[in-house]
Amino acid sequence: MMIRVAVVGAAGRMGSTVCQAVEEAEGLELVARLDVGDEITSETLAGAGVAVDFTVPDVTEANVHALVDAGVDVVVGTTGWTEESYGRVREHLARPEAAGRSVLIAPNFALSAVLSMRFAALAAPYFESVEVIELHHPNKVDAPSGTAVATAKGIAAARAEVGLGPSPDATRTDPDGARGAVVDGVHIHAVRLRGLTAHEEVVLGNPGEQLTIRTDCFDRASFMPGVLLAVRQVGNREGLTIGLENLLDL
Ligand SMILES: NC(=O)C1=CN([C@@H]2O[C@H](COP(=O)(O)OP(=O)(O)OC[C@H]3O[C@@H](n4cnc5c(N)ncnc54)[C@H](OP(=O)(O)O)[C@@H]3O)[C@@H](O)[C@H]2O)C=CC1
Ligand SMILES: O=C(O)C1=N[C@H](C(=O)O)C[C@H](O)C1
Repeated sequence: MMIRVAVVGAAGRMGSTVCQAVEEAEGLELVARLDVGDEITSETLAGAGVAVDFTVPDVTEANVHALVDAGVDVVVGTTGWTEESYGRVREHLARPEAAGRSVLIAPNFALSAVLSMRFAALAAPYFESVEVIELHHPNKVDAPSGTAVATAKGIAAARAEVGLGPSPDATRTDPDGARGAVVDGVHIHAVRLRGLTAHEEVVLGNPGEQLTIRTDCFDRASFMPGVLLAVRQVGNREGLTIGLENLLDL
């Protein structure tokens, strides 16, 4: 059966790539391209069954609520989500008028990044020290990246499970924040550099050894198989799903 797809943020770097991928995909039909200034209603969604949101962190949550109200399932790649905003979406999906609707939010749709997050969580209990370095194109509006935040949370949860405390760090003075952001006790460093697309390194250290886990997305084509998989499967799930790994049985 044909899945009719709307893309929100369709003029953006990711949105335009998703439009092209949907147009070229078997069994999918692109029926609406919405961007800034377009209202989200069942009319503007033009009969879509699934909407894909790649917009900006400031607006994505409001878009998701409007899309659910308009009666479509939603796939979200936009970053900026928090436990609180996830909670509000869960609450919305539990209302009777949203029965049968589902939302999938993933900080990263690239297989290399999803595996890299998994490998980092697997390795985390075995190393004294760990830090995350994310590297992106300079047009990115948010830091740290959503992927880095998810990576740090996964690492922190894995360390906590085996009773590991914080990574050793004797820093006493850091007036300019040189030690980076700290998410659940894990330091994240953000690089913005012309020429880059989306990259992340997790460095784990023990006395005398280091493990580096690195993912490099050189092209936005890397995200498309994951986005298309989510578009095809979101309707088979219930409520809110966070992370592409849930569709990959990782
Ligand atoms: N999950 C994943 O695998 C990936 C996630 N991302 C994330 O996706 C998001 C988008 O990234 P990217 O495509 O590079 O960003 P862009 O800035 O290129 O695209 C965002 C688009 O959304 C538009 N927009 C802004 N506000 C609204 C609104 N209210 N309604 C509809 N459209 C709106 C923007 O318009 P205007 O420019 O006029 O404001 C722009 O066209 C980011 O959060 C990024 O981190 C990126 C890559 C992969
Ligand atoms: O803005 C980007 O480009 C990307 N954003 C996502 C993030 O913040 O993690 C995913 C990927 O890193 C590319």
